Amino acid sequence: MPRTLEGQITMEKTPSYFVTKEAPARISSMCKGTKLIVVVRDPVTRAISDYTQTLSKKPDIPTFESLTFKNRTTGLIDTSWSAIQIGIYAKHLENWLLHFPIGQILFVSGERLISDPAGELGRVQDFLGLKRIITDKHFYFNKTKGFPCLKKAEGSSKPHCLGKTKGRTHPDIDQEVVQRLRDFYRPFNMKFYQMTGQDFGWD
Ligand SMILES: Nc1ncnc2c1ncn2[C@@H]1O[C@H](COP(=O)(O)OS(=O)(=O)O)[C@@H](OP(=O)(O)O)[C@H]1O
Repeated sequence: MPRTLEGQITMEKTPSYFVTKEAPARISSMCKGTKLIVVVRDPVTRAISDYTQTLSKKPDIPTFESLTFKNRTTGLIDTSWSAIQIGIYAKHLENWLLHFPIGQILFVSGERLISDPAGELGRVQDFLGLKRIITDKHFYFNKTKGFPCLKKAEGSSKPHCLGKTKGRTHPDIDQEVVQRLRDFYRPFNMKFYQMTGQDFGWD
């Protein structure tokens, strides 16, 4: 990490930290005051999004439905499949709480980041002790993209949406499989709501 001067904040983004066993101890030993921000979304949609991303790079992989189960007849879910495993947020969070107090972690709702980006970024700015500089007036809803975009990108006067790899169309998944996954995640989601004190409304 680069040196941080007075009045500066150093930020780093690596999605896999949240699910990496060694990460909390390593980050804590580097700087135990580090503030942590985790963006979470409905684990079922997250799993489908994850699969969609892999499919775009490897079009020959098996279907989502077949990868979901260890045994489709018994309905046993393959929790070793990373797309499924990553969404068990309560388990990953337990590992972080061994090294960080819960107040040092901000949980951002992936759903609200889309429906109310300024509101969610307001929470981020408060958490970081920053003035609320980014507000509603920085965003507009781009109908073609189907997502909020920035009215002006940094250092430019032009609007800016996230790239083609963000906001891909997901394949249709068998609704029975989706329901089975909803049932699977429910207890873990409830535990996660309890641990964070936030109801993300995924059920
Ligand atoms: N404003 C805006 N524009 C486009 N996309 C948005 C936006 N806000 C949130 N999202 C959601 O971000 C999802 C992609 O982010 P990831 O976390 O998968 O990115 S990363 O590759 O892990 O960095 C991406 O998931 P998919 O829809 O599955 O592609 C989006 O739903």
